[in-house]
Formats: sequence, structure tokens, C-alpha cells
Amino acid sequence: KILLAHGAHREGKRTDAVMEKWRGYGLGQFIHWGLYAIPGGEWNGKQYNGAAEWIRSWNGIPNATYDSLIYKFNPTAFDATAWAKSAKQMGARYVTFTTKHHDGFCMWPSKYSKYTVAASPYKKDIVKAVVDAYDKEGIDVILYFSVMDWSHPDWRYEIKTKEDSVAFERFKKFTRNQLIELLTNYPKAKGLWFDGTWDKSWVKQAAFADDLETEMRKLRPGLIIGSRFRADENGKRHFDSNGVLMGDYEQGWERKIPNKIEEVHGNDWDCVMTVPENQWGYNKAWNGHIKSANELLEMTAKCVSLGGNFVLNFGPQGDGAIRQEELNLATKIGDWMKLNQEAIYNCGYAGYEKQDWGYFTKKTGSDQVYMVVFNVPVSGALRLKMPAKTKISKAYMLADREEKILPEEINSNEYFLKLKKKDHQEPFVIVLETGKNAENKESIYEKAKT
Ligand SMILES: COc1ccc([C@@H]2N[C@@H](C)[C@@H](O)[C@H]2O)cc1
Repeated sequence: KILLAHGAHREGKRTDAVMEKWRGYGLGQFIHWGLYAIPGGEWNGKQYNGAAEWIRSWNGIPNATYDSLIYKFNPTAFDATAWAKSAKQMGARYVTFTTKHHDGFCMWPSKYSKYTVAASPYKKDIVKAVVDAYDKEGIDVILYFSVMDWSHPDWRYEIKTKEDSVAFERFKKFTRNQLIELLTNYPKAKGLWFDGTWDKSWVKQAAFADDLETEMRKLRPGLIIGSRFRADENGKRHFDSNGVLMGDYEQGWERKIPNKIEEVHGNDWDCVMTVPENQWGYNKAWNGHIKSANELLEMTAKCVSLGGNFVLNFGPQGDGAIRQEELNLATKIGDWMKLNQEAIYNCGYAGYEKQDWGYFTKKTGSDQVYMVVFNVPVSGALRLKMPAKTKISKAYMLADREEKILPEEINSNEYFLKLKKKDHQEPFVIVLETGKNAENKESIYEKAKT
């Protein structure tokens, strides 16, 4: 192990109640909302082919023109309570909300910037409205914050000159001020989701960022901060120079999901996902593949089956309304969650080998195992491989507990589960009550000699 002053300060998962609750969320909502929602990925009739929330970085719109969007920001259709109720019915148990994206526009009336909602026609504190509305619905709030701030005169990608260094020292103070301000103004927030931390300027600030993380955790005990916030003194990010995760959970799973448990290295993690291939802020066009409710449910089950949470992104329009396509997805996902949430909430990795029909999840702190089924074979029977010495004492449909399933043993620890219905149009859950098999159970199956 290399001696590190600013590497990870803890190895392994946090064991406190706040993090235990975070670990069991299962499904979350991400919301990207800011000035970028006004152009919605298009300007002067031309489409920006990048992610809509990055449009300020496009040469198709001058920075000053983009920044003057502040005078157009008056979201008359914004209703935080409606958003929170939609998230509640979807079954989201936490929300991550953009307080400041890379463009630097603050969705709260920050004392440290002129470029905030306070200077817009809307005037009111949007972060407060979101925190209060979601808290009222019992949904925990995580605040997204981009360190990279394109509109701040002291932001630098790299420190090349003395002038850069003097400017960036001012920027570091500004960043600390805003973070302390967010934690002070919105004490109900459970965590901070950092972004925009990959540039050399910030990566070089190992000591400053480490001290700032310590200060924030002291100010807000239990605060949840992911692995994307800071680098160690060798510039290592997410995992320090000893390969130990920085922060409380891994934040590397953006628009991608691990395939096997080894990839998560025994850490907590969440996956943040867009409905289109790569649009976080509102994009009028929504070109390319738009994920269906069933696809998103499969991603949710896959994340939970590997011990993580799935966080689905919504990009509200410039007027504050959530687009109908997203509301429809929230409703469909919510309908499924109402019936099957037991297999998602407070569940994690079952330790069984992955099988073709779908994903195993296991209720934390119990032996209760769930099969979240997405693929029914043409035979209509699911082939189920159980670990050795584990017997199935009961199997039944979660959505209809009376519908028992009698496993037919076809080999040692292998069963056929014959389904009553073959043509399922959406995923379903089978509950497996398991027990330990007698140690000395002689196998009646003979292995072939080859
Ligand atoms: C290719 O580099 C990036 C940089 C930042 C992002 C931001 N992270 C997501 C959570 C969104 O905020 C996106 O703008 C995405 C890709």
C-alpha cells in the first residue's frame, strides 16, 4: 500500500443507517433542469448534435447569447409538487437534482453569483421548492453540483500561468462558498452528486478537495458523497493510488451498467441513465433510440441484482413541465413497481449465477430470493440453477401469491419451473423461499465420464 495523505479515508461499504437506506433505494430519479431547457438542443433552426445541456459549449450559440437566456427563464408550468407526485407514483425513492450544471447557472439564489434564478423573471428558489416537495413525498434528495463552471471568469481547465493560479484560488473559494451555502440552505439534502471534476485544474487540488470533503461531512454528518468529487495526490480519480474507492459509492456507471459482480469491487454504486442514448437536459428532437418502460425495468432489475441503484433521468422543458413521453414512462414503471417493488426495494446481490430468464435479487438481511423474469423460453418452462446445498421450499408468483409453482427437479440443484401462463407481455417476479439442503444429500445424478 502506498502511503496517501489524500486518498480514500475508508475502505469497504459504510455501515451507518443513512447509507444502509441509500443502498436499499433500488430506483431513483435524476432531474436535469436549467437554462439549457429553453433552447432544447436547437438554436436558430439548427440542431446541436451533442447533449442538450452542453449547448453553451456549441459554436452555434455565442456564450453571451446563451447567458442572456436568464432573462427568458420564467417557467410558468413549474410545479415541484407535481414532479414529486409523479416520482412517487413511479416508485423513485431518491431524486438527484441539478443545482448548477456546467453552464454555471444556479437554480438557487446563491449569494456568490449574479447568474442565478434570483436575477431571472422567475426569481424564486427552485432548489428549495424541489427539496421541500420531494421531502414531503418521502423521497430523499441528493443535490447535483458541477465543479466545472463555464461562465465563471476564474474557472480554468488547467493552471498554466501565475495568473491562472491566482484566478483558480478565487474559484476554489467560490466553489467552497457555494457548497457550504447549499448544505446550509438545504439541510434536508442527503448527499451531493459531483460532476465536472475531470479537468487538470481540479484534479491537482487533492489537498483542498480532501479538506473540503472533510468540512462538508462535519457540517452535515451522514452526508453521502460519491467517488467523482476528488482525486488523490497522484491525480487518481474514483479509485485512489491503492485502488480503494474514494467517497461513499462508485459514480462511474453513467449510461452503462456492470454485467457481473466482480466489476463493482464490493462497493456501493448507482447507475445514472438517460431515456434517449445521450440527452440529460430537455431536447426537443429526442432522436435515436428512446428506451421503453420494459427496457428501463430490466435495467433497474439488473442494477439491483448486482447490488446497485438505478437512477432514471428526466429533462423538464423550459416552461417547467415534464414532457408527456417521460410522464408516460414514469406511469408504466410505477404500475409495475406497485406490483413488484418487494423484489427491488432493500434488495441486493443474491450470490447465484446469472441465468437466461432474468435476474435474481435477494432481500437484504433475509434468505428471501426473487427471480425477476424478462425472458420466458419457447418451452414455457424456466430452467433454474440453484447453488449447491440450497433447496427451494416454496415458489410462487409475487403478483399472485396463490399461483404456486412446483419446481420439477431435472438434475442436482437444477429445476424446471413450469409457468401457467406463457405469453407474458411484461416482466414478472417469482418468489423463491429457500432453505439449506441436508449436507449429506446423496446426488441421484451420475456425471458422465468423458
Ligand atoms: C463526455 O463528457 C461528459 C461530461 C459530462 C457529462 C454530464 N454528466 C451527466 C450526469 C450529465 O450532467 C452530463 O451533462 C456527460 C459527458
